[in-house]
Amino acid sequence: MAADLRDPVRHALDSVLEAVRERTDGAVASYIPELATVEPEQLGAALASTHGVVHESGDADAEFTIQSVSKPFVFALAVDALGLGEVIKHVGLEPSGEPFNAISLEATTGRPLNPLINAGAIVTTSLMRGDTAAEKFDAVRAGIEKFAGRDLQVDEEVFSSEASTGDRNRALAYLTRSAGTLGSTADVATTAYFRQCSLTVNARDLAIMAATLATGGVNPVTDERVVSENAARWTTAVMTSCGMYDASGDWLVRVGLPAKSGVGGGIAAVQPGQFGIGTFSPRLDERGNSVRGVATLELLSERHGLHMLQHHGVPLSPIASLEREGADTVAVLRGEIMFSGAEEVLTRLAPFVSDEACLVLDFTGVTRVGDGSKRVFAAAPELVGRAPDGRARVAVRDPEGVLEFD
Ligand SMILES: NC(=O)CC[C@H](N)C(=O)O
Repeated sequence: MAADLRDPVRHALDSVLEAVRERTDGAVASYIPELATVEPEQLGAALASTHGVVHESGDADAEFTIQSVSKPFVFALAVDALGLGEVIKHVGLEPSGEPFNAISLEATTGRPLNPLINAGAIVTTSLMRGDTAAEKFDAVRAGIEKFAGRDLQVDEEVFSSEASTGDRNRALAYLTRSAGTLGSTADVATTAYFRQCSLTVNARDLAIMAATLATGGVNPVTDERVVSENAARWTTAVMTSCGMYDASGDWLVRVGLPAKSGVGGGIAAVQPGQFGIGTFSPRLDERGNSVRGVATLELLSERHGLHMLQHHGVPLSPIASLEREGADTVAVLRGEIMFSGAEEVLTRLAPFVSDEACLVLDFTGVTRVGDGSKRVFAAAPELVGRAPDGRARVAVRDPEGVLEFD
């Protein structure tokens, strides 16, 4: 068989899984009795790129219940449908520093502190479209299926097990209901929430779901837009501050990938603009995060420099060359120009602006200009005005329209 260039990525995943396989500490969740019956040795990981290729390793196809990994995706659906302003009337955006099932309600407003602890997730689910639990769950399921790019089933055993032992979650629902932040009755919200947590997925699904956030809301495998770019960014931000519960601060320093864990053993992690990773291994640490999943992401991040705040060095200058065209100076620009690139172009070229000649900004070789930078460039010719003889001091050459807004 011909060598496959995709193998090095799979090899990186294989090698990390081999390294973390020796971790046999932790225990499968048992507070939901049905979860205690899973095979604890399972271990899988998948990485989905923002161009839609999925690399898998180990038990990447093994199914498990999504549990709390569903929470950020339902938050994304809620803010996409209702807007951030409406959703935050019901649930806050502050890390709680407390366990997932804590009674963390803001003293003054009664809002749960954030949408990724149970109280906040139950409220978020209650805001979904529909009146009944079935309608709300249908909206949740349809949305999560778009994130995963395939149909998903409910594990009915886990659902019944969770529903019959879910009194703490019911208590959270009643508390938020009495505080006026729940969007439905307690029963509707918890029934929809228990079904949401019982949806079955695999590590591959979680990778694609996370990659959908990484691309700004478009599923890179199906090419379908699932949520708006704003909704994807807000969600990734909440995952950064609250995704790993009371381990979120430690996680941000060590791993540096916005992520969400679930007591089914799954973790979904996002590297904005680059990829999503899904991991699965059922044994959990005392905070309810998969032991080997955490170890996998830690090692991957460390070996391959995946921390979102990793310093990649100062980017290549966007000014490729300066050329003369008669009396005029043409600045040949290149690559992707984000805010700091725009700042560099305008600052370094400022001395070339004069009454005698025109400074031409040539965007022909530029592949992309960030929206924020477009505004900076668009203002330039007008800000510098015209020379006394009426000639433009600065002109823009943009045959591909990279400065246009979508
Ligand atoms: N951390 C989790 O995955 C918790 C989800 C679980 N369904 C619960 O509500 O208890």
